[in-house]
Amino acid sequence: MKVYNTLTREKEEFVPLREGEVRMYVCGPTVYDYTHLGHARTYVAFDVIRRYLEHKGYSVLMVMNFTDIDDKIIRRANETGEDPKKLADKFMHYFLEDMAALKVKPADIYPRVTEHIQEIISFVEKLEEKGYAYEGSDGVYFEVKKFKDYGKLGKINLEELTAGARVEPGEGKKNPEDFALWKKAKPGEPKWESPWGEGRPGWHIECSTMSTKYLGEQFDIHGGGNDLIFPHHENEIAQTEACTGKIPWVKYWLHTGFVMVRGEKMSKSLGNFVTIRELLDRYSPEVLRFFVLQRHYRSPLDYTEEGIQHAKNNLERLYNTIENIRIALKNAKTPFKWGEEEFELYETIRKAKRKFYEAMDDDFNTAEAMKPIFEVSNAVNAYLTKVEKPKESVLRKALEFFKMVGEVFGLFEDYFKEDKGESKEEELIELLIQVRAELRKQKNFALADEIRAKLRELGIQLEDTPKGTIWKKVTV
Ligand SMILES: Nc1ncnc2c1ncn2[C@@H]1O[C@H](COP(=O)(O)OP(=O)(O)OP(=O)(O)O)[C@@H](O)[C@H]1O
Ligand SMILES: [Zn+2]
Repeated sequence: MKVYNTLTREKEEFVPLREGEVRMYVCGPTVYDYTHLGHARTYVAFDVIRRYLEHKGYSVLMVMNFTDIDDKIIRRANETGEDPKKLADKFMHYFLEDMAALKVKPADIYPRVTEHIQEIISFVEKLEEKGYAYEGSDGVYFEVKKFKDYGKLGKINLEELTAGARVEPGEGKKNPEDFALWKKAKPGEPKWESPWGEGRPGWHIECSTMSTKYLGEQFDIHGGGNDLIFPHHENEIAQTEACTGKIPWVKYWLHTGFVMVRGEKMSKSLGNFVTIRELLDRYSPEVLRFFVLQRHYRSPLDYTEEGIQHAKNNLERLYNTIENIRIALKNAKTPFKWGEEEFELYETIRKAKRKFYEAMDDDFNTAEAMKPIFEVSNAVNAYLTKVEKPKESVLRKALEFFKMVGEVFGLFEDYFKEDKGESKEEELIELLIQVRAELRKQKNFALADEIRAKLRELGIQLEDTPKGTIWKKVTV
C-alpha cells in the first residue's frame, strides 16, 4: 500500500512503526461555529482512510483534538456575549453530532486543550530548558532559527520567509518568524497559572503535547487540511522534534484538498460556507459521503448543488441494484450448475474487487475505487435482465462485494446492518422498561412484576439499580 507523504512529496510504501498497528492523529476543529462541508470533507476523508486501514487488518488508535480555547473563540464569545467555555462546549457538542450523523467513526480519544494545560506547560518548560524557547513581554516564544530543520514540511526557506518581515510594535518576540508557545493573559481573557504568569497556550503547542501524550514520541500518521501544512504542522514538528530529539516525529503526513466555492476555499471567514446541518435537511448523510468520496482526498472539490444532486443520483443507482438483488434472491434458484452468464458476472465481481483494492492501495484513491462499484452494478442489472432464473450464489457474491465496499466507504449501512432486528428489539425492551416504571409509580406492582417475569422467560433480565433499570441478556 502506498501513501502520499507531504514531508517527502512522494508516494511511499506504507509500513507502520509497530507491526499491525497504526497510530494516527488528525487535527480537530476550533469550536466556535457550525461544521461546514469543508470540514466534513476532511473528516470524512480521514474516516475512510481509517476504515480502510482497519479493513486491511490494522488496529488503529486515532486521536483528534478539540481546540477549545483560542483567539477566534474569545473573539466570537465577545461578539455574542457568551462565556468562551460555554460557546466552545456548545459547538464541540454540535460537531460530534454532525460527525455521528455523517457516520464518521468516533476517534478513540478527543483530548481538549483546556484539560491539558499542565501537560502543555511542562512541554514549554522542556523547550525552555533545551534553549529553544524564551520569554518575551507578552508570552513565551519558540525561537525558530534554533531549529535547523525548520521548513522541511512546507518547503519553506526561512530567509525568504523573513525577508522584509519585522516584529510588530507591541509584540514581545525577538524575530518575526518566532511563534507563541504561551500567551500572557490580556484583561478579560480566560487564563491559567503558569511559571510565566497567567495566560493560555498558543495554538500549535496543543497538538505536539496531546499527540505525544496519547500516541507516543513517534507515530505513524498525522493529518489535516492543506491549510495546516504551514505554519501549523511545520511548527508542531519544530516543537516536538526539538523537545524529544526523536526524528522523524511523524512518519507520514497526509493532507486533504479544499472544498471550493467558485474558485475560493469554503471557509467561515469568507462566509461562503454551507453547514452540514443545512445539507442534512436536504440530503441523506450517505449522499454527502458519496459526494466527497467521488474525488481523491488530495484534490480540490468544487461544491455545487448539481454536484451533490449528481452524487445522489449515482448513489440511488447503486441502491436500486442492491434492491434488485434482494428481490431476485427471493426467487433465485438453487445453483445446480452455472451458465456462461454466471461465470461472466462472477468474473466482473472478481476483477472489480481487485481494482477496488488497487485503487485504495494507491494513496486511498476513492475516486478510482468508485469505478469498479459501478461496473458491478451495471453487470448485475444486465445479468438480471438477461437471465430468467438467476442463481443465488452469484448474486450473493455481488451482495458481498457491495457490503465490503460499503464498510470501507461508510455506505449502505442500513441495508447491511447485521443487528437490524436487534436494534428494534432493544427499543422494544426500553419501551417495556418505561411502561413498567410507570406501572410501579401507579402502584400496579402485579402487572409490573409480570412484565419482569415474562421478559425473564424470554432471556431478558431486568435489574433495578440506583441509576435506573438496566437489562441483560441471560441464557440460563
Ligand atoms: N474548505 C475546506 N476544505 C477542506 N478542509 C477544510 C476546509 N476548511 C477547513 N478545513 C479543515 O477542517 C479542519 C478544521 O479546521 P478549523 O476548525 O481550524 O477550521 P477553520 O480553518 O477555522 O475553518 P475556516 O477556514 O472555515 O475558518 C482543518 O483540518 C482544516 O484544514
Ligand atoms: Zn494540530
